[in-house]
Amino acid sequence: MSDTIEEMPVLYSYWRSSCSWRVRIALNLKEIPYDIKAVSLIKGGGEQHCNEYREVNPMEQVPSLVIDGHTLIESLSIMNYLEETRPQRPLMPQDCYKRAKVREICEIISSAIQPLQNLIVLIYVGEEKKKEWAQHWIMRGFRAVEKLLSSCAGKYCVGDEITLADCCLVPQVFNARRFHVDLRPFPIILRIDRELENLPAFRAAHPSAQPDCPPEVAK
Ligand SMILES: O=C(O)/C=C\C(=O)CC(=O)CC(=O)O
Repeated sequence: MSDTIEEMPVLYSYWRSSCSWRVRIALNLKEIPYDIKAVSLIKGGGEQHCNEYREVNPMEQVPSLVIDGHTLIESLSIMNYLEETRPQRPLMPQDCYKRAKVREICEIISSAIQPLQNLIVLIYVGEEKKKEWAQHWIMRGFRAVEKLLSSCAGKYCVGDEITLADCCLVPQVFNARRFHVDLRPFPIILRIDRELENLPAFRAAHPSAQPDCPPEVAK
């Protein structure tokens, strides 16, 4: 019997956080079992700001992943760690140009779109302006993503294999709908979202399937 006890990875996650969701998809695709520790971004002004969680994640955000005896933060960095340490079910193409395309899409979503709809940003922008603000930045980013997809998409974002770009796309489409963005100008994004949404790894990662999803939303 082995004397090393493999600890189950722990994902600090919030059901509706698109960044937590990306990592949940990647973990599911790679069939890595994990426990979830829910961090409510709203309860009591946000559990992510408490002293205990700040020790886990100095950015006071989700997700964080405890794995292999390490604590990792920042969703793309976490997904890259998973890709490098768990080669099963690769989420990056072999081809360097295709890898660049995957990174472009991930980066547009993770740095030019999503951070602008983070709760802290929306609170700063204010209740009155937040919907228009979110729509503006999502549409700006989606115009670029749609253009890239017109030359690199196959069945999925880059070719016919699921990549990290797909892990980023699906939660961002959900957020776009949440902010009532008109998605008709983005037919390729919509088609790929439809391809992906019913795959088991994506379904299991969906906010409505999370342990901390409010029952009235989970249905
Ligand atoms: O309203 C809430 O329930 C609080 C926070 C979130 O959903 C998270 C975000 O809106 C940002 C994001 O992950 O894209």
